[in-house]
Amino acid sequence: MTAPPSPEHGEFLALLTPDEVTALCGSGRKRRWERGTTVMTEGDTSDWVLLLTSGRVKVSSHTASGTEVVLAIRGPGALLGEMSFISGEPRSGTITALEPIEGVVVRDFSGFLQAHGRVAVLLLQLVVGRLRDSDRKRVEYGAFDTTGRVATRLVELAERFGEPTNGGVRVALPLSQDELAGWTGASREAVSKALRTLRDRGLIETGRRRVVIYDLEGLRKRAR
Ligand SMILES: Nc1ncnc2c1ncn2[C@@H]1O[C@@H]2COP(=O)(O)O[C@H]2[C@H]1O
Repeated sequence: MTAPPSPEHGEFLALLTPDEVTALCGSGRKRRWERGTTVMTEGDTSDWVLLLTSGRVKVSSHTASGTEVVLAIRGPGALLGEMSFISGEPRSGTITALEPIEGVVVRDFSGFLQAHGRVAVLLLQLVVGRLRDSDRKRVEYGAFDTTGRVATRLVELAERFGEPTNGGVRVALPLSQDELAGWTGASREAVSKALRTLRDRGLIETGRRRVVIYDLEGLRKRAR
């Protein structure tokens, strides 16, 4: 059995009662993946779900020409693989460990849901939340310039994974600039220019795989 992890705010696990967490963790098997390994592959026909208990993953999809588009970064407490479980369709994206991760693989999620009907409703909420998120992103793509979109992604990372530091919020960035570009829906060059603009305004400082946000409110304003 797995010790209950501390979920990221807003993630699936945070919505469960302690009894539900115990039952869910008890119904699966704990597994570890090393950094860079593939956890689920786009197009695969498996339907197990993974409750991520530690570490962060990248969800991405590949275009026909092979370009990677990052769809999301998920952290502790996330439920992954629920889309194929619900629809029976192939995996909608590839999940890659951005750092060493641990999770509980649940093969009989349906059995768990039958015994815990309330969680099925939570699952619906989760999927609706995802729909809202993609609507928001569509509006964002139409209305924001690249700097605004990069600012939005940085605010999201800061709110979910940021740690307070001297006068700012530090985010250990698990993404390369190419991946950040794929997540932003812009070219690497455009993202680099946007980061420079935000740096020149004193809103952020960037380093190797890290960003320090000095003015989160200012960044939020730029993101709007
Ligand atoms: N836009 C997204 N945001 C967050 N998670 C996603 C997104 N798209 C796919 N996923 C997750 O990635 C998983 C890939 O396999 P599934 O399609 O079974 O279930 C998917 C979701 O758990």
